[in-house]
Amino acid sequence: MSEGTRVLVLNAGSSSVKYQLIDMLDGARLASGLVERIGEAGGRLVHAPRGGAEREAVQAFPDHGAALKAVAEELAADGLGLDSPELAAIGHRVVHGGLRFTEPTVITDEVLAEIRRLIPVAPLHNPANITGIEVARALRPDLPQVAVFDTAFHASMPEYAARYAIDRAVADQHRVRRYGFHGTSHQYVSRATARLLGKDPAEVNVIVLHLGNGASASAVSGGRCVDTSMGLTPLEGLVMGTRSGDIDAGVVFHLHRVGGLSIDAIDDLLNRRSGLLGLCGDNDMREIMRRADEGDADARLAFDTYIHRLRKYIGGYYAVLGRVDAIAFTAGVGENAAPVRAAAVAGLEELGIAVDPELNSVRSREPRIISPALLPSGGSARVAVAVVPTDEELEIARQAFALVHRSSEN
Ligand SMILES: Nc1ncnc2c1ncn2[C@@H]1O[C@H](COP(=O)(O)OP(=O)(O)O)[C@@H](O)[C@H]1O
Ligand SMILES: CC(=O)OP(=O)(O)O
Ligand SMILES: [Mg+2]
Repeated sequence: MSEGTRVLVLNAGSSSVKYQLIDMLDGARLASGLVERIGEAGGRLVHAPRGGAEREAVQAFPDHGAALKAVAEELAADGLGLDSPELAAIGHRVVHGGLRFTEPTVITDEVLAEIRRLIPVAPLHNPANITGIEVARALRPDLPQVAVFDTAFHASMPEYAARYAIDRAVADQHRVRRYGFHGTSHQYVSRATARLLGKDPAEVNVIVLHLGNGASASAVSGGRCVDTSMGLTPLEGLVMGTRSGDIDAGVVFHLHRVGGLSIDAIDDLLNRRSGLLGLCGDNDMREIMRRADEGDADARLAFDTYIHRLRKYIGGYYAVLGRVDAIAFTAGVGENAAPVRAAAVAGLEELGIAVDPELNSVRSREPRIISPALLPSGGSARVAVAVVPTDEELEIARQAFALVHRSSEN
């Protein structure tokens, strides 16, 4: 058992790797960074050591293996290499944990094989997570590698929220049910929101809107997830950067039988060429808002479709929870796009929901409330609307560190 107090967290996405090295004694970020556009011609690595100047390398990273080797070299250059005895564990974000993994788990060959078996239900994510694990294990075979699953937090959903209304025997045979994703973020943000309100997570009902490249909503009651918008795969629910979100399954039959598209072509269409990208040719919300402001009709439609879906989930989860104490916006779009937040709750004063335009326009990395104390009508704003930056890496580090310590005590 290592005496180390540091955890390296790897969050490997489909074309990027985010990482942080955290000292668990005081939560200090010793280094953090990002490799993006892996597999493309113009890749980029940004590495930020604590207290030092940010370093950038613009070069091609042919695959995740090459990206992770470059990350290891950057860390070593700061004297924070993977060979450090101070490392206690490497924590990995793993997107799909299926039915089996509902807790942080030390990765063995057998665990890795199960994560591999789940690739068909997380085709954009689990392969990248697996590469991250393999590279890290090769570099430090002696160190505990811990998987923290996106699906875990949602395992508490009641059966009626997790079920699809299809033949039960078929569903059970193929483990077809709603798993939900971004759980580490929903868990972290729902707790941080309770703290922001000065309350115990056990007392509050929160709607969390995680709006990044992938996007999902969750209804959290007393610290437990009771519903979430993603399903068997990270395709269901909100309109995303390149994913359609909710769609009539009949569309798949129609495109296959009448449109002549293969199942693989439809998979590619709905996962990689739909969502905002499919509607207007851009998947970056900054670009879409800029184009819409200039009067571009396609960008406006993409924005409006995105907002309409978001509003349906806010209304739906209001009904699911019965009483809502807070709505928390998080991830790239949720933390940064004030117009998205304003449009998502516009006209909901009857439900006790509003944002204050001035508070909404403040730019900050701190969790903050953006609803007014009083509604324009004079009634009370019963629901706090908040911006709560997510920190999946810190949450993964905490869970990984807690697990290796528990294991060492037994
Ligand atoms: N200032 C901003 N305004 C609007 N959207 C932004 C801004 N900054 C980032 N985003 C959006 O955030 C998205 C990425 O969010 P992020 O949570 O980092 O995603 P992921 O973790 O899925 O890669 C980008 O696609 C971009 O559209
Ligand atoms: C599960 C998921 O959609 O993750 P991301 O937002 O990182 O693509
Ligand atoms: Mg993310």
